[in-house]
Amino acid sequence: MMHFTSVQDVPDLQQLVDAALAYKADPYKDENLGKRKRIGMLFLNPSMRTRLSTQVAAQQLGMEAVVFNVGSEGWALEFEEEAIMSGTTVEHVKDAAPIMGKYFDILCIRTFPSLKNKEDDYSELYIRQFMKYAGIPIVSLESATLHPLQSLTDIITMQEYMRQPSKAAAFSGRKPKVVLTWAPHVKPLPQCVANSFAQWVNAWGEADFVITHPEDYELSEAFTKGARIEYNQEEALKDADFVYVKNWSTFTDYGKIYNNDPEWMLTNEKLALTNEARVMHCLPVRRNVELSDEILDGPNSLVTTQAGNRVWAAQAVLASILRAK
Ligand SMILES: NCCC[C@H](NC(=O)CCC(=O)O)C(=O)O
Ligand SMILES: NC(=O)OP(=O)(O)O
Repeated sequence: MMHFTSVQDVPDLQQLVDAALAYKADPYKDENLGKRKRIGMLFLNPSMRTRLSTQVAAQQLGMEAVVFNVGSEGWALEFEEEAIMSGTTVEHVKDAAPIMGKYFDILCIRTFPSLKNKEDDYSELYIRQFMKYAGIPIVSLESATLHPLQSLTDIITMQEYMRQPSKAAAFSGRKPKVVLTWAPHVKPLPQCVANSFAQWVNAWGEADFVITHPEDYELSEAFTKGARIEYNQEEALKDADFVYVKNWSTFTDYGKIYNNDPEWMLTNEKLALTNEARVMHCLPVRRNVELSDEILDGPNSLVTTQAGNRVWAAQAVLASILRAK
């Protein structure tokens, strides 16, 4: 694998999932693969899980990780071609990225969308410019429209759950029902986790996949095509095996909050409609707004296992890039 910015960069999804689970079983089996290699991790926005799990993954491959909070500590970067830089940006990505390409073997970037201009966000300008100018493999740590390390983890977590000896019979010969449900939030949030989850579940191809959200919260069909859209949350939840909870702001009329109905928050009463579904969320989560305490602290929550699996996803991705270099 050359870069990791979406599922389209992955030559074999199942192989990547299996590689991640093999690292979970034996974390140090490739401890010299990344010896004397270095990853740079650029953060234009905050992160806890992605930052720490990717650092741990790099260390387990023998790599050194250098973290740079470029958003708060670096020179303000310009991304537009032919910009006249008389405003607040100090350094062009076409000057900065090739230098990072000299310092590092792999460059990882977190960059959220503005949620102001759909065309700019959905063109993935920041990631594209780093790919164009750094000259080394680029890994998305969540970009304007996608969060592939999260989605890989999500597929790993569902497959791991289904493969448990006590569960295998229940899932044999049928596809799990996977429901992505919109949840309320106080702020307009990116669509990336939801876009990316939809893209990866569709690419996996092994789920009966339903997306439920209020009307006017449609995501881009570029990612959701293949899923069934159901506006009635309770109908969608029926017999679900996995429920993935996430808020996103509106896509069509971009970056707005149209609905904040607390009725959309998942509760034990709604969970009773499912097939004892496991509940997933990428975290961070606003308790009792997006997801209730009773779900997060209850036996059906997979969120800690899911966040723990971020390490193995990152390790499989970094190893695949190291092997291709
Ligand atoms: N990296 C995981 C999620 C990041 C982001 N959440 C947030 O910004 C939450 C902010 C808040 O709750 O105020 C999102 O939804 O895409
Ligand atoms: N889920 C996730 O990406 O978490 P962080 O934003 O803390 O990295």
